[in-house]
Amino acid sequence: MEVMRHTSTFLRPPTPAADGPSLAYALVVLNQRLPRFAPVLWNHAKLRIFADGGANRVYDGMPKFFPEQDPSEIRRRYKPDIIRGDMDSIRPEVQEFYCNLGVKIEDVSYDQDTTDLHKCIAFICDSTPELDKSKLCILVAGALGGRFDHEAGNINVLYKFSGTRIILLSDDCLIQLLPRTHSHEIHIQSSVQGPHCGLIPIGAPSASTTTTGLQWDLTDTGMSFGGLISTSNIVREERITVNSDSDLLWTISIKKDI
Ligand SMILES: Nc1ncnc2c1ncn2[C@@H]1O[C@H](COP(=O)(O)OP(=O)(O)OP(=O)(O)O)[C@@H](O)[C@H]1O
Ligand SMILES: Cc1ncc(C[n+]2csc(CCO)c2C)c(N)n1
Repeated sequence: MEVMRHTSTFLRPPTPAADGPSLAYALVVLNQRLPRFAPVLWNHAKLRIFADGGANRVYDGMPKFFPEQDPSEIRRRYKPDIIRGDMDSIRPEVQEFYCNLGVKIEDVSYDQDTTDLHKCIAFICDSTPELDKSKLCILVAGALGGRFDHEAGNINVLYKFSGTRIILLSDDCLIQLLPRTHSHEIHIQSSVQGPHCGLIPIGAPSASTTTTGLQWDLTDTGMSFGGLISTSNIVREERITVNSDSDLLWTISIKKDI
């Protein structure tokens, strides 16, 4: 089975050597408090999208990371490529500010069956040539730690777009899908993440999962809700491997001091 490799170099300031030619990042900002490392994510991204009320969060929150600088200068610096959603949460003055900067604002409120995050991911996938899809990685800021229906909707997007690398982020942790179609090698950036981690069979039970590099490794172990799921596990090695017959969510804590 083909190996899929994962690293979280996007949590550290970009250096030409670290990102290399391997992945092209896009950033989606949701309507939740900006993670403290949002400027670092921004600098990694080649495409930046605000999901509806996510625009308010950047407008209000980015200047607070740079208290010595002029807020409107910061707002102009952190200008998105597009704002997309059903536009019922973006404040009128925020919409006007970005509109005056020439930002495209796309009202897709005719669709009340998919979330704003779904609409943003669909936009990124549609605008990425097929050839570049395997190199695309979408970072989603503010996806966790709020309303549970929104969190579940955000996780569902990982499953709906399971062929695309998508990483949900909060201040405290990240979540990504490990598709059963691959075996997985996760490289831990121990200066910015860990040691707490989990492997969660949220979409369907797993009859057999095998890992290496964890304190409580699984060896051809079954996992299901109502039975065993791996929470409060600890990364023990720099390289973790995961093989499973089922799609799993991988989650790892993010260090408080980054
Ligand atoms: N409390 C939250 N927790 C997690 N994700 C959130 C939360 N609030 C918003 N989001 C994410 O940000 C996106 C944009 O948020 P926004 O508030 O603009 O959506 P919305 O469609 O107006 O939500 P609703 O009408 O259900 O309150 C949502 O699609 C969701 O992915
Ligand atoms: C069964 C079902 N439940 C909820 C909604 C509502 N809904 C889901 S996504 C969305 C857009 C939010 O920006 C809205 C309103 C629906 N359509 N179908």
